[in-house]
Amino acid sequence: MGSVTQARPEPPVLSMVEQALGIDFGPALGFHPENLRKPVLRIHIQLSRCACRATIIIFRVTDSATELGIAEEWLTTFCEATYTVGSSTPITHHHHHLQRQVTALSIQQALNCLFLTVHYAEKQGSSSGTMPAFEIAQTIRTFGGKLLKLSHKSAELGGLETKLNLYLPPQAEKGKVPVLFYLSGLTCTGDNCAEKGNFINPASKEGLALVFPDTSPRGAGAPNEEDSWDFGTGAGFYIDATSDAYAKHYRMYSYVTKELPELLFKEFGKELDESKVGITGHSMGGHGALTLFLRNPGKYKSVSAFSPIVNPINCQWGQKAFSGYFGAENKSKWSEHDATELISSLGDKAASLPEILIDQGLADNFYPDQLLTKNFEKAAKEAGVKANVRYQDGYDHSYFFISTFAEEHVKHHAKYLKA
Ligand SMILES: N[C@@H](CCC(=O)N[C@@H](CS)C(=O)NCC(=O)O)C(=O)O
Repeated sequence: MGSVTQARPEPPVLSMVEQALGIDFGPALGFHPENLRKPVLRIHIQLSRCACRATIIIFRVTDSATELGIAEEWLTTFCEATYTVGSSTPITHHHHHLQRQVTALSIQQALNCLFLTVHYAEKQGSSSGTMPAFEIAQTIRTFGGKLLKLSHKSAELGGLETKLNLYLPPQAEKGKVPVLFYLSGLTCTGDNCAEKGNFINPASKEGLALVFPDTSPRGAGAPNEEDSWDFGTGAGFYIDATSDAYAKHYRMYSYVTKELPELLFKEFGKELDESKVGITGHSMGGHGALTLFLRNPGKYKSVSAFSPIVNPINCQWGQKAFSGYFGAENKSKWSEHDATELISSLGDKAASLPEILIDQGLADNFYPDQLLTKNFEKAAKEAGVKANVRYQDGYDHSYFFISTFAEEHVKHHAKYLKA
């Protein structure tokens, strides 16, 4: 891009930056040839999330070819995510689908670093003058796609900040892909399954995006929320609390079914297909997946669960949670969030549901008293719902179990979501 002056050495990475950004750095912008004498540069790019400024930092180091490789990888990710490769100035910056136009470039030298600051503003006529819905703390290249570590303030969770992970498979670079929500269990965050659930590899092959939300609001300051691991923080149970002390923040049901998908489909409208959504989860998250699916016929095109709490009104975990969030006496509300109760009251809708896939380890300590899998299996059979409940010999409640069968679950969802 642009003219290259003879006086300036031309390290390959620098030309890549120029090409990607559509800038000719040239001496005019303050790059002095003596600053760039080393043929290998390590490039480190940071985008600050404030509305009007992105900073690109170029480090000059005496480095090896390996480092150059890292730089190139980094740069590729960055360009794909944010810039139109090969465009000429003014640079159009695609960041979270907000189109912005570069208004100024400035450069400073400090020690052996060159700081290139790109100032940009909302493009005129841009669809959104508002801030992006999500902060992106990290974009991690994995299995050919990207894992985005997102956070945002949630209205449903009483204005608290909440974090989540979003995996975009490579196919999302070319068009919309189906989306699978994974709800995690007690004590978890959106990280557990993203890191060790073994969902990303098969989702990358099948072309499914994955959403890993948190399991509860954090920092609500509600009574007893930090006292035990099966209630409060990390134990939101995917309900909207009605008890006074929890009603403001403990609204994971509305957060997962409404607020979060609305924000995601708006912000990632080019990548995510709103009409093809599936849901799965583990333990408390398996309860979440089944109840959200059964309470919203047609919303989720596919469903599965790992060791789900299928009948919370009849186990200690569920009774403790529902007493706190709904009140001990509010039993009709309890039943509205119990998969076994819900499946029994489906009526005509039962026959048209997709098959429900459930895996349950037989060496799972929680299976006999808390999970009550057989209750759901029996109710599903009586209701005429197709449920494939598989009992896995020797498997426990952990992510070793989940990761073993993750690929089969992803394929189960892909069958419906890509039909
Ligand atoms: N902390 C509990 C166990 C809680 C537990 O097993 N949580 C499951 C979900 S119900 C989990 O996925 N834990 C996080 C992990 O294994 O990464 C205990 O000490 O017994």
